[in-house]
Amino acid sequence: MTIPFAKLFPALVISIFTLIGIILTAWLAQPVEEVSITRFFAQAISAVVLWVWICLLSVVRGWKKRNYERLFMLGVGLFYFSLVGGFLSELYLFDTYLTVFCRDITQAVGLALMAYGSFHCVSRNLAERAKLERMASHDDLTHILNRRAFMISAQKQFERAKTDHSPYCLVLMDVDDFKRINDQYGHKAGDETLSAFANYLKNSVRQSDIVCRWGGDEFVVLLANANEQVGEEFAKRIQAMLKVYGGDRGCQALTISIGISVYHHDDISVEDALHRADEAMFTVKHDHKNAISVN
Ligand SMILES: Nc1nc2c(ncn2[C@@H]2O[C@H](COP(=O)(O)OP(=O)(O)OP(=O)(O)O)[C@@H](O)[C@H]2O)c(=O)[nH]1
Repeated sequence: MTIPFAKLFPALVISIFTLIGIILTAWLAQPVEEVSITRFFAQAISAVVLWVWICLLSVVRGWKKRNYERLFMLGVGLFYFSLVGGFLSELYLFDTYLTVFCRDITQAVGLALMAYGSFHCVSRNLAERAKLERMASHDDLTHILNRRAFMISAQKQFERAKTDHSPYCLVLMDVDDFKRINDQYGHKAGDETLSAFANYLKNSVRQSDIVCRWGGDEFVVLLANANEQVGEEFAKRIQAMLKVYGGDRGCQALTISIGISVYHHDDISVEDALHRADEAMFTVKHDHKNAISVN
């Protein structure tokens, strides 16, 4: 990850001027007043440069949308202002009330704004990151796992099955003549059918199973700890549900072809099991569709 120079610049300015202040303080080793003046100038100059830089960024980049960053920077600015106020009060230039306002109140408000701004920046970044991760692993339309994420989870399950000698089933499903649904009822109705089907699949499996939209009108489910019988029962349930769903919407002939492969100890990776499920489905599609085949 590269951090743009613009983001580092304010921190750089603060560090450089603070460092200059510290060096001058140590080098001069003058009475308190002169030491304070040196530090005051170092801090004041850095605060001014920092503020000019923030204003420039606000104008040039239109920071209007990034309010939390602005609040954080405002907090930094106030904090610096409080330091300057502190030095001025050390020089007895301020009376008590002015000191309280310029040093203590601005420091408290500055720290509060920094805490509030940084908290929101971090939570917003975390939320955005979670959203991006979800978008990368889930299908836009149906909100179930996409092919890439499925392969990662399924491969883990495959390796677990290899060590535990526990069976699993891969159920590959393809809605029959889905093009007709789109042509007859419109693409929107087609989308709704796919979403409803995915939703039903999600609600018909256990937590340990993995449901994925393989692409288009094709779906795959990995049933963990399931033998051939469990796989077939699941497939029959899905077929029955789709028939009812189609009937309810007046498209009687909504059917599905299903290919099942059961875990085999000769499989080297999950792709082997998928390949067998695909072969099984190919047989069904080229036979009479609306059936289940196990490979
Ligand atoms: N509405 C909608 N349609 C889609 C989507 N993705 C793919 N399709 C359509 O789904 C259809 C899939 O076609 P195929 O699976 O090749 O063929 P089919 O009509 O289902 O016929 P068979 O598979 O041979 O039974 C195509 O017409 C695609 O346009 C989608 O996200 N929404």
